[in-house]
Amino acid sequence: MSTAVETASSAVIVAIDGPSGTGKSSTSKAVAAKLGLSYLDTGAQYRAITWWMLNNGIDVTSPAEIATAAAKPVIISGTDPTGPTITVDGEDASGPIRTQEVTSKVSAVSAVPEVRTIITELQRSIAAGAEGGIVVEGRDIGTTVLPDADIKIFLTASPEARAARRSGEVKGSDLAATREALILRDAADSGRKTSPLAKADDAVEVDTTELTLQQVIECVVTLVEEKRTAA
Ligand SMILES: Nc1ncnc2c1ncn2[C@@H]1O[C@H](COP(=O)(O)OP(=O)(O)O)[C@@H](O)[C@H]1O
Ligand SMILES: Nc1ccn([C@H]2C[C@H](O)[C@@H](COP(=O)(O)OP(=O)(O)O)O2)c(=O)n1
Repeated sequence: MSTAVETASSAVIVAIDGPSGTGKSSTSKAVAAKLGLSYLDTGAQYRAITWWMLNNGIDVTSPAEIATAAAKPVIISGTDPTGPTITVDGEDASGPIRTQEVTSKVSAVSAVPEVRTIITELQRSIAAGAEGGIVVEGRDIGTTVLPDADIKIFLTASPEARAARRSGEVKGSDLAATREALILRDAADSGRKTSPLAKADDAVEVDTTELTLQQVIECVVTLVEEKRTAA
């Protein structure tokens, strides 16, 4: 599997990785919109394939069943940062991929190597087709999907801050339970054999615990602009 992604020479590729609740999606969308770049949420693709498996009677505790079915769903991601979309077999999946059921199963499905191979190829082809450049966010973008990205950012934040942000999104959610679920998902994503959640050696780490979202966006925009000027 080739890892080289060829884009137009002026096209910048930005990889943003990190655990849940560090601000990847919010930051990536805002940075892409500000700089006129495309945007890809790779977590949404893993959620979409998980949703399809659950809807199609696949036993998601069986890596063999998941592997056999992995190539069946057709996942299409729209990359406009002001209105990203995702469909599975032509059906809008943007709502259902955010349910608690999908969230609790996505780490198991995304750990299966056959799933990663298919989704990684899809991500590389989207990045290669983004003529004006792209911000791609996920867990293994800087390490595996786009190791030649022009800029790699790894966002972190304390589990407390991440849990508070996540439970702030859902009315009446339990902070302690959110924190526990988040820590379990981090462990599964970091501990899997195939392209685990990890910081690339050449990524810039930004701890967002004490930063506002606006400060994180400005920090990343500055890093991208510095890189573009230097190129
Ligand atoms: N630096 C920050 N300070 C406060 N809230 C933030 C910050 N970054 C993101 N958020 C909020 O935290 C929640 C999770 O952010 P999100 O971008 O979805 O994270 P991720 O994609 O890493 O899971 C969102 O509601 C977002 O608005
Ligand atoms: N590049 C990626 C992106 C996400 N995943 C997996 C692991 C994550 O727990 C799930 C869901 O990712 P998503 O970014 O939607 O999760 P959060 O927004 O942080 O809750 O997908 C992955 O394995 N590789």
